[in-house]
Amino acid sequence: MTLRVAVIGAAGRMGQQVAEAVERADGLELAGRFDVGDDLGDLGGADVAVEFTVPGATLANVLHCVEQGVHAVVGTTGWTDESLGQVRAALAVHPKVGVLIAPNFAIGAVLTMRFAAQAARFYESVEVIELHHPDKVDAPSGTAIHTAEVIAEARRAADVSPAPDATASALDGARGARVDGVPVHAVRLRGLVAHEEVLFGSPGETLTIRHDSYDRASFMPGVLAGVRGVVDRPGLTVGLEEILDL
Ligand SMILES: NC(=O)C1=CN([C@@H]2O[C@H](COP(=O)(O)OP(=O)(O)OC[C@H]3O[C@@H](n4cnc5c(N)ncnc54)[C@H](OP(=O)(O)O)[C@@H]3O)[C@@H](O)[C@H]2O)C=CC1
Ligand SMILES: O=C(O)C1=N[C@H](C(=O)O)C[C@H](O)C1
Repeated sequence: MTLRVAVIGAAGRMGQQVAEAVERADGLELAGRFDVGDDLGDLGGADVAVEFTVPGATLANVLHCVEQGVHAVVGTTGWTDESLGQVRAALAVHPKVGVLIAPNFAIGAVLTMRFAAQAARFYESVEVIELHHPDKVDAPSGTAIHTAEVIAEARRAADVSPAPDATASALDGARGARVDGVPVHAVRLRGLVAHEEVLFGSPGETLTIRHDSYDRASFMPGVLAGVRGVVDRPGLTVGLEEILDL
């Protein structure tokens, strides 16, 4: 069966590549390209909508998809417990619809988060550095926030003490932002696409886990796996790892 796929945010950096990837993929057909100001309507009769827009627009777009009975694969950042709760409530009224929201569709980024969660309990210190192109509108990245959260959860579960830090005075921002107690630093640099380093330290050793997306092509296999997987997963799924069975 051919799946019809709409792209929301189709004029953007991710949306353009997703539309092309859908056109090239076996068993998928592009149902429509939608961008800012377009009426989403019935999403061109799509079975699945892929949504890569901006944090301020994504919730309304996803709720529209759910109300139309269209499954959604969402890469946009900015999700909170509250906005995820609104999606769950909408899905309760449309129980056959699936929504997949993933902070990162690159396999290496998903593995980085998994490996970081595994390593977290063994080290005293941990810091996360994310590095992106300077046109990115949010900081820190959704991936870095999720990475810090899974690390913090693993450290809590293992009763690890807060990381040592003797800093007595610092310029604003010098120690990064704290996400669930984990310092997260954001770099914006022309030439970069999307990169993340997770640094762990204990007496006498460090462990660095690094992932680099040099091209947005890195996200496409994950997005297509999400499109094919979401139709058989009613309800809300957060994270590509669920679809990849990791
Ligand atoms: N999960 C993942 O693997 C990845 C996630 N991302 C995330 O995806 C999002 C998009 O990234 P990127 O493609 O680089 O961003 P872009 O700014 O290049 O693209 C966003 C597009 O969405 C459009 N848009 C804005 N508002 C709406 C709306 N209400 N309805 C429809 N379209 C709208 C924008 O139009 P205009 O420019 O005119 O405002 C733009 O064309 C970001 O949140 C980013 O962090 C990015 C890469 C990978
Ligand atoms: O804006 C981007 O480019 C990216 N955004 C996502 C994020 O904020 O984590 C995913 C990836 O890092 C690329």
